[in-house]
Amino acid sequence: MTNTKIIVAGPRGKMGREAVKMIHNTEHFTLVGCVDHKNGGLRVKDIEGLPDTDAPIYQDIEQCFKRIEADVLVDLTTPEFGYKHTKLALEHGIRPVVGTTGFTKEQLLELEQLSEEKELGVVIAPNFALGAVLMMQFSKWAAKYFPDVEIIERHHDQKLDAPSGTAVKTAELIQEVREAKKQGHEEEKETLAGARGADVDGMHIHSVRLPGLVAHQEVMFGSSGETLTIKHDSINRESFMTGVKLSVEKVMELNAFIYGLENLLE
Ligand SMILES: NC(=O)C1=CN([C@@H]2O[C@H](COP(=O)(O)OP(=O)(O)OC[C@H]3O[C@@H](n4cnc5c(N)ncnc54)[C@H](O)[C@@H]3O)[C@@H](O)[C@H]2O)C=CC1
Ligand SMILES: O=C(O)C1=N[C@H](C(=O)O)C[C@H](O)C1
Repeated sequence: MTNTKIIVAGPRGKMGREAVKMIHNTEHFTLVGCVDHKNGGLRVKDIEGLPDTDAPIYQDIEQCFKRIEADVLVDLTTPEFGYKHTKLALEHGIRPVVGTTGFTKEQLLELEQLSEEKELGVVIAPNFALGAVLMMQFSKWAAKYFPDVEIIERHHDQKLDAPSGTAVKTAELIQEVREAKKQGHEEEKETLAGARGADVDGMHIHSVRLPGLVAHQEVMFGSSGETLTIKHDSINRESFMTGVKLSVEKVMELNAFIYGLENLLE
């Protein structure tokens, strides 16, 4: 396999650290640089807990892209910066693999248009864990037969976006097979605002944030005399690395915009 040169944005984060380790341990990947909003001028090996590599750290992403020759940007930052980084990567001819969640529909559309214009592959995956991708696909299938559905996602309390990218993607997949339908009683009223969660075409999403959690989702279906629950748990962040690795490999063969890891699986 040819070697892929990778820049990671957000190397000190919970996901960024795992990604840097995975890249360091993958023979056909080379970490050529990192983008951090601190520690500019240092090397990756200078940061406690990161692998022993000389890859330089830049605070200014444009400087990084100008000075370092790279094939792929892996972005694991925040919704605000992830969007800016993805756009800049495309403008510099670098293929983005984005795990960062919380982008708006308009931002996704804009990135899709830029990817087409530049004829460069982009992978944006709300969830890189294979089990989570299956949970979303099984939920889409189930929604054909069980249109009454509630999504309950649970995450650690440091998460910035709610609902999670996975919950949004799950709702979008279900919308493809389920007609808009108000659930619950016709005259249902919230006596405390937010009690029924977010409303997507009448299906509800509930977001739980607690210390001790990693990333979990249940999609619960109800019908006459039965319920069906499809559940996925990421118990650590290694769970996401198979998907990050696959996305980096695949994005090098792509000239298209991919939203969701399911589109890369056979
Ligand atoms: N697609 C997937 O499978 C997964 C996606 N995520 C998403 O990935 C993102 C990161 O998640 P975590 O690692 O848990 O968050 P985190 O808060 O631990 O890490 C984010 C990192 O980004 C850095 N950062 C912030 N602004 C920056 C900038 N301007 N330039 C460079 N670095 C910057 C922060 O210093 C921090 O180290 C979130 O959007 C989260 O929702 C998280 C887990 C799995
Ligand atoms: O912030 C997280 O942790 C996660 N974010 C992604 C999301 O918003 O769905 C993926 C996973 O749930 C972990």
